[in-house]
Amino acid sequence: MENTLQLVRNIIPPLSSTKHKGQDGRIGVVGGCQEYTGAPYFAAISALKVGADLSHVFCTNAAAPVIKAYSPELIVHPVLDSPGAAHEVEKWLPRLHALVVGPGLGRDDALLENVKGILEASKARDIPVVIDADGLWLVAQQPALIQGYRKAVLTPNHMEFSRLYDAVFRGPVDSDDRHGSVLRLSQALGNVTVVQKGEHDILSDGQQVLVCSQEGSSRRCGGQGDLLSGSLGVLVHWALLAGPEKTNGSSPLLVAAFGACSLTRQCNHQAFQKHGRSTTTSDMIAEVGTAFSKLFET
Ligand SMILES: NC(=O)C1=CN([C@@H]2O[C@H](COP(=O)(O)OP(=O)(O)OC[C@H]3O[C@@H](n4cnc5c(N)ncnc54)[C@H](OP(=O)(O)O)[C@@H]3O)[C@@H](O)[C@H]2O)[C@@H](O)CC1
Ligand SMILES: Nc1ncnc2c1ncn2[C@@H]1O[C@H](COP(=O)(O)OP(=O)(O)OP(=O)(O)O)[C@@H](O)[C@H]1O
Ligand SMILES: [Mg+2]
Repeated sequence: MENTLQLVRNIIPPLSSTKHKGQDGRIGVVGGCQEYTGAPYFAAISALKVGADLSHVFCTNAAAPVIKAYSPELIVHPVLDSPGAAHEVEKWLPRLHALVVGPGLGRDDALLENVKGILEASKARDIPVVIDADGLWLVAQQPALIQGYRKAVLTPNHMEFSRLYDAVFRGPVDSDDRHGSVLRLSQALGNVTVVQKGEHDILSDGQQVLVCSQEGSSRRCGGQGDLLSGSLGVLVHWALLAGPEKTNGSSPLLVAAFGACSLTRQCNHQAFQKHGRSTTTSDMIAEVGTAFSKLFET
């Protein structure tokens, strides 16, 4: 654990008075619909709190005023349910360093079709993508969408992992072999990075398997996975900038994922110390700054 945390420390860009706004990360979150506005907010604000300079949300028309009202710090585009959605997002892609696809997206077929176009445009531009929540629902329907795209990281929870595994292998997960299952899924998808969240997080790029057991808590409020995927959007960008020299030969994306898992669990731990059973994801987001310093700046 400690060795991998050191690799995470190596990819963090120094704060410097010579940098301009945007250099430490411009992240886009694709998600947010009528039902779910919290999830894209949690992901986008977490990206900012970890250290990105700008955080965009691409959501449906109905979700946009709600998300804007949560925070003046987010840039919100009400485009996801418009006929030219993929084109609208594509216009922004040259200015974005990473996309987080799925938090609060929902499962409406027309929206998912638009997101398919966004994923294809992102791959064509070589933009790293973190795929979570309903983005994983889409990938389970069409694994070819990310097959072999090495700048993709998938962050399934227990259910999402089973669904993906079943879609790829046409059979259930062997629950006695979590390491092997994560490794095999990554390999079968052409070495995309897979992060299976749970009591311990299991991470693989199809070559290495890492386990993150950073102490969290027993509190399982909704939204913790959104904090993880938003944080990972920034860390993925930083890791790719730093390159494998800084990660001692390990995959930069795997190191980034380990960083996001450790950070999320540490936020959960700290928030639980203060709030106990009433801990919510907003309490965890309030801990991002101190958790980050404790893990990565000591
Ligand atoms: N505030 C907001 O706006 C938030 C919005 N969110 C958004 O909601 C959307 C749907 O996401 P999701 O995670 O609810 O969908 P999915 O994974 O299909 O789970 C459905 C069912 O699976 C089960 N289950 C889950 N974990 C399990 C486990 N470890 N072990 C065993 N079973 C487990 C459990 O079933 P049950 O216990 O009811 O049988 C659960 O009810 C998505 O857009 C997401 O971003 C969230 O981000 C939260 C904050
Ligand atoms: N049993 C557990 N013990 C400790 N930590 C856990 C446990 N289950 C999940 N976590 C941690 O909680 C975080 C979110 O994982 P979870 O499985 O709840 O994601 P999720 O279902 O996608 O969340 P969300 O509600 O945001 O959709 C991860 O950092 C994971 O390490
Ligand atoms: Mg989730």
